[in-house]
Amino acid sequence: MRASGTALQACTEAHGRSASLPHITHRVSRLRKKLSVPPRNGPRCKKGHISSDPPSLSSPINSLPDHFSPLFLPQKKRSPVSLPRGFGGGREWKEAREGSIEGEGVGVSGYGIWPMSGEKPPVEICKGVNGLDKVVLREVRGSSAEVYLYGGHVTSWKNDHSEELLFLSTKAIFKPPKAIRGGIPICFPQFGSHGNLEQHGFARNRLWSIDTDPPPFPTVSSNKAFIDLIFKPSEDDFKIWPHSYEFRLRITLGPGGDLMLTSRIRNTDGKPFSFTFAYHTYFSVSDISEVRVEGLETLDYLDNLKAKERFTEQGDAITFESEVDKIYLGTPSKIAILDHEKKRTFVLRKDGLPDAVVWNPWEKKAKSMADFGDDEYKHMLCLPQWAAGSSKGASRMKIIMLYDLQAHSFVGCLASKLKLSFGGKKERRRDILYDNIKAVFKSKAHLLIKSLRLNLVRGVDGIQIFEALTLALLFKARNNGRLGPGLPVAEAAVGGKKP
Ligand SMILES: O=P(O)(O)OC[C@H]1O[C@H](O)[C@H](O)[C@@H](O)[C@@H]1O
Repeated sequence: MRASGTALQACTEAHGRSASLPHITHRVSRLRKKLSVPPRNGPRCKKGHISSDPPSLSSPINSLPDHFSPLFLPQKKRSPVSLPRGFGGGREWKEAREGSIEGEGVGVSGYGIWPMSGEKPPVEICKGVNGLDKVVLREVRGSSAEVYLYGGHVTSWKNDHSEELLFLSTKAIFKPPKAIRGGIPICFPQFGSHGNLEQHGFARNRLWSIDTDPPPFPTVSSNKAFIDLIFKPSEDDFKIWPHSYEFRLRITLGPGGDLMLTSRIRNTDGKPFSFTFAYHTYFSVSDISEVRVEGLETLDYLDNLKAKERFTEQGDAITFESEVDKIYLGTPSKIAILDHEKKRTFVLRKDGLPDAVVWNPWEKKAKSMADFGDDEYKHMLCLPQWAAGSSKGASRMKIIMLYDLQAHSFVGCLASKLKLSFGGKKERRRDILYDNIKAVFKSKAHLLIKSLRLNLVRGVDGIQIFEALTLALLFKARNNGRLGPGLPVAEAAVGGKKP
């Protein structure tokens, strides 16, 4: 809840004035409304549905904003029918499913008990592109995900405004043996070229099945939309890679619209083997040059574009202006992708996946890829999380991805657009503006300008008007080492007049 607290605080302290309690309460409730967060106290807990299944990771997600919390899922009337393992969406779904399995077209549709009022079912099996089987997961608030059995591949993840959060190429080829370009390919038993197998292994271009009898999970997912998939190697696969195993993948859409993938690999003949694995996640971004990645700064990386030479990352956060293909080593369990343009932040939490790749092919390579549009590199960022594992028994790798429409990261971030006018020479104007804004931030001690862009927008009476786009991050206050509250970029600074 800390991140949300920071955002609320940032908002309540906006415009640099102290606020009275009723004033703050009013603004907090306005912000809560905007974020679709039910009001605090009383009815919230009573009306809400308390999940018995809080996501469990080595680092708990208790610092997530309120609106990710499963506490606020509206209560639905449930029918006491049990659901076979392997399907999520609530117990009542079994009856709906059994009542309506079809041979062709929509394989499973909500009928019978679910839906109650024309609602679509939380788990639906249907046909996708080229007649390939796909599973659609839906959450009551409107978020959804789509998973192809071909590759066990998540191809779509939408928030409750139906905005797509994953990148999928318009030229993606949905035809074996080509892997689908975009979404979340599963790379196994080899990631990249770290071995003798084909690039990224073969699991991404094999047909997976629905696992109707998965071994129990440590946590129960009965209240979420989820699907269990399984991949077992064929005899031909065994010839390429002579190891016996079962690869199980659970894909869960949480009540807050968060997407969670859990992979479990079980050695089935006891002979140990090693593998590499990745969730090769393609995120959809508005404009790659406006995107920053936080959490990887100062880490060591191997540069795939320089024969895997080892370097140390410099600077505050990762930004993009050319092709990048780096393997970051020993990454933290939490990485954030800030999409400044869309005012959207992805937060990625992972477990059992120590390393992360950052890949964007940029213009030249994009043109050389048959299943990738020439300009599509501008709208995607690939951030595979990967691990090298050995399987004497079982391995488990998990990611949770969250999105936040407010432009704040786990550190906290403020973005602002100002229009300011200045006389004088062009370069000097830029300098003055920058210095002035910087001074305002510096004086607040806990704010740091992360980027500043100036665009000439129009001239009035010979005075040039600049639009200043600023992005500031909160950072640890010097005096006590704690996160400081946010302050506005403010009608900021400089005494420039707003047009
Ligand atoms: O074209 P693919 O086999 O799907 O690989 C796409 C990309 O995946 C990874 O991120 C690698 O680091 C890149 O070197 C590679 O180009």
